[in-house]
Amino acid sequence: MAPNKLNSSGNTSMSCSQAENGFVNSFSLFPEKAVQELLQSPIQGDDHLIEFSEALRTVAKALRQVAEGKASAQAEAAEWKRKYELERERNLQFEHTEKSCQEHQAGLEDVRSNNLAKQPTLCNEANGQSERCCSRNGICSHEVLRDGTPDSDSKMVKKASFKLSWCCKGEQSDQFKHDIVSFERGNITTAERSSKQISLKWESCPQTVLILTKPNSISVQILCAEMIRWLRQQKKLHVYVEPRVKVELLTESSYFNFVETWNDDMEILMLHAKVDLVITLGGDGTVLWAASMFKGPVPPIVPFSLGSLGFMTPFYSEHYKECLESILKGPISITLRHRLLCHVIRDAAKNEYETEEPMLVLNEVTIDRGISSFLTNLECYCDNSFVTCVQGDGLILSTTSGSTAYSLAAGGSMVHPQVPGILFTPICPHSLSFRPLIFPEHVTLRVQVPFNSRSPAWASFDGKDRKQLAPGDALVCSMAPWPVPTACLVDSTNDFLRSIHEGLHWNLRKTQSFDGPREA
Ligand SMILES: NC(=O)c1ccc[n+]([C@@H]2O[C@H](COP(=O)([O-])OP(=O)(O)OC[C@H]3O[C@@H](n4cnc5c(N)ncnc54)[C@H](O)[C@@H]3O)[C@@H](O)[C@H]2O)c1
Ligand SMILES: Nc1ncnc2c1ncn2[C@@H]1O[C@H](COP(=O)(O)OP(=O)(O)OP(=O)(O)O)[C@@H](O)[C@H]1O
Repeated sequence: MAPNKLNSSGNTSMSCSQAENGFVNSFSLFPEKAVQELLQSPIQGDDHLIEFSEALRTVAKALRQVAEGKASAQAEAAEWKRKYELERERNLQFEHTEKSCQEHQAGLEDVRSNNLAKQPTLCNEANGQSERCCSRNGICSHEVLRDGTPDSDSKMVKKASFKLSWCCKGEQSDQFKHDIVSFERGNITTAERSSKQISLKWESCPQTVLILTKPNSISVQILCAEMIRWLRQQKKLHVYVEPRVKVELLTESSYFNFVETWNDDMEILMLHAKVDLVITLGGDGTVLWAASMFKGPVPPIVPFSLGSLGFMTPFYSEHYKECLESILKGPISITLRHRLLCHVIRDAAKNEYETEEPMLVLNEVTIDRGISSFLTNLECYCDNSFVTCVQGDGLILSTTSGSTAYSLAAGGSMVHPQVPGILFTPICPHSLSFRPLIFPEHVTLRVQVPFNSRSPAWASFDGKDRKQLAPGDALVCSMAPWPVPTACLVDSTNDFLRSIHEGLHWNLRKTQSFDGPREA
């Protein structure tokens, strides 16, 4: 397994740590700083010296490559560790579920003949058959045993399944027909486009909704209570809210007893398996909050606008009944918003298992100077190729959804959210020639605080969770495998253009009058 392989190399390199060691602390016997000093010392025109300096250059390059290899290996190891922990957690959950199923089964043996219909086994309702399915082999996405609540009476609620299709000129093509490039008799043609409007069609009815709300807003609280009543009474849906919201609802009325919530972070990790749809009531910040709750797959999000700007919140709260009617019926046009997976790699870590939990961002990760008055000095690499050294206030690595947020304010281009790419936008670079870049989706970017940096840097994730990056630390960032599906009011393009017109007044200018000089 990769982590074991990496473990030995990681430990070896880390054991000979030296702070003053140019780029990386792995090879203290031949510090790069010394190599650099030698390179900088004047050469007297002697052939041997020139040859020697060439050799040193080669060694310096090799050292840099080793350092780069180590950072990406650490990122990979951290990812394996995360996957392992998720898997373990799932297995534990299933063991627990299976045990309760068996206990339940045993208890029900006696009454089986009297009341088979009420028997709470996990069943495959799609086939119209009752069938045990709590296997150890992995998560069964359509069947989830709900915890007993006063209202649910230990019934199972199937997670609604759906199908995604990529629409093309009024047609809908199956998601697996994805021939982007075809080759025929030595000719290369692009048969399909990679990003088309995506349509989500429910295969079974959604039954469970999670409502997330912006805190401290009376109008949001009122709408939330009204929406829950409607969802329950008219649509017979199960509703989850955050613990804070459940307390607010119960203060209002004991009617809301049926509303479900969770007790700890472990339960949040399993939410994606129970929830068919997430509704957000707030601004863009609430959509970011919703995305941050799902560390893996994310259910479709329906964002209602109750903020001031709302680039990602196309639905009007006044029309929530009509909107939700149509969403619950489907099909829904959705924007699959890519996220970035960010690993902080500490130079001081004893081994790769000490690497911190990865962070997922929907907008961007920012590496800035924090409260320091010094310029940040950030070495940037793309798939191990040197990109540049950022000297300025910092750097933003943004998704295309985030292109209209901080990156825009720092001079980055606005990019349609369905374009897969990573924006590389400097913040106030102290250079006349530093233009923002956009990288393709498949690259891994690494931002390293050099050992000779005058100050630490600070990373923040969608504007939250600031982490200090000391000299030698690095941030490794790549496209995450779990996008955020957000429902569109019309479609991805219409919603995007409307948000930049209405939100930013993009290119708003009085039209020049017809009345005036003409070209001869
Ligand atoms: N100078 C800046 O423009 C600046 C500075 C700091 C943070 N931000 C942005 O704020 C975001 C956090 O948002 P928040 O609501 O939690 O904080 P917040 O309450 O401080 O609001 C930040 C503003 O950014 C807007 N915004 C957020 N995501 C957007 C997007 N994808 N497209 C267009 N506008 C967007 C919000 O609507 C809000 O008006 C960060 O991810 C960052 O992009 C921007
Ligand atoms: N459920 C939540 N729990 C905790 N914090 C939240 C939650 N939803 C949103 N927030 C935080 O509240 C802040 C404001 O949220 P949001 O952007 O949605 O509202 P807003 O500021 O009124 O909208 P706008 O930015 O459009 O004016 C954000 O920082 C966001 O992270």
